[in-house]
Amino acid sequence: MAPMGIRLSPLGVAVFCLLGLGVLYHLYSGFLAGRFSLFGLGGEPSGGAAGPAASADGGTVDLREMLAVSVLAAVRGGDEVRRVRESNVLHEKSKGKTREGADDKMTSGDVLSNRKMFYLLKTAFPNVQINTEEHVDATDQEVILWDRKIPEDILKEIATPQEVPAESVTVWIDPLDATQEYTEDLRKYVTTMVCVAVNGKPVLGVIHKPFSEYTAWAMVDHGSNVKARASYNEKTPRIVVSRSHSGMVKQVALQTFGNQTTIIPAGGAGYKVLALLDVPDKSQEKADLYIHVTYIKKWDICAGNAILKALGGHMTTLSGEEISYTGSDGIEGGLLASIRMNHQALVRKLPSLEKTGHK
Ligand SMILES: Nc1ncnc2c1ncn2[C@@H]1O[C@H](COP(=O)(O)O)[C@@H](OP(=O)(O)O)[C@H]1O
Ligand SMILES: [Mg+2]
Repeated sequence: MAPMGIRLSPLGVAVFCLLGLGVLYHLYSGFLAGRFSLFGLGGEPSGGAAGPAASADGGTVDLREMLAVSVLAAVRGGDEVRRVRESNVLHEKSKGKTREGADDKMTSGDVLSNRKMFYLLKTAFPNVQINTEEHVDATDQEVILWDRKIPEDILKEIATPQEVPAESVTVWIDPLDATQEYTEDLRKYVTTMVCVAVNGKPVLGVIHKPFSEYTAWAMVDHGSNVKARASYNEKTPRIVVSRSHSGMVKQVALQTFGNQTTIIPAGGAGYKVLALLDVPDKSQEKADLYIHVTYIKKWDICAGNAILKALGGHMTTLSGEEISYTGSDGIEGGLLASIRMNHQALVRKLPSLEKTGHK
């Protein structure tokens, strides 16, 4: 008999205890899962900027190792891109419209490449901020381990580790650049890209072409596996421009450089940067300048910016401003990319975006 004359039924006590245990288990397992996702894989990935900013005690990361993992991620993502394209089952969807009203497309190639690339980088570098074009599904995590091998060509160019604070790093992933062209089966334009920025400055970039298995990489002040061509035509340049997000770019180019100028419409920001370089891939067209006038995102351009910078070239807005690879995803001021040319003189020649109706 319980005090106050209340009688406890043994069954009731058992049910009550079980309920209590259930509540405790639920709370505790949720807590553990939270700890795992925060410290094991660096936070709950969401669309766009996934993962937490590296904490103040995040230590340092070696940029040479980051380059090795970035190359591996671009290649592994590229394998997914190729596999999906060859299966002919793309599951093409629209994520919405661009500001200009074009479909912003996504396919299984984008999603599966993104998953590989994101988790490879996140598992190797849990304390760095990773921004990626596609949504990362936190319920579909994959722990992909890096074997810690740095490829010979990287070791040859970069002899020593390059440590920087983890909290100063922002990684930008484009798991499939030229998605529009991918859906049209225009394979040569497609690339996968990784970029690492330190304090907003692009310091290393990787552009991989999955269908020709060509990879370009470079680290500012340290080396590259790609170089500039011997000469460029500054007077009547061949200008590579967007074929699916062109805006007024042709008019701007012809007005600035004259009617003799050749315009090369092409897909993909990665492809267009490679058009300025000495790339052995036969499917790669060559150009002297890359101009873009509509809005564009940082994962589309950061890797190309880092590579051009490492080779002595420039990528800026049309008014010549450097682009900072932290914070917001987008660039409003258009793009001008050049190498072995007087970049500031080109900027002075170009009309402002206000005059082209893009601002
Ligand atoms: N106005 C715009 N708005 C949004 N994204 C744009 C854009 N212009 C270009 N881009 C993106 O920049 C990349 C290169 O564009 P383009 O091939 O037209 O030069 C493509 O990336 P994705 O294929 O990764 O989406 C494209 O979607
Ligand atoms: Mg892109």
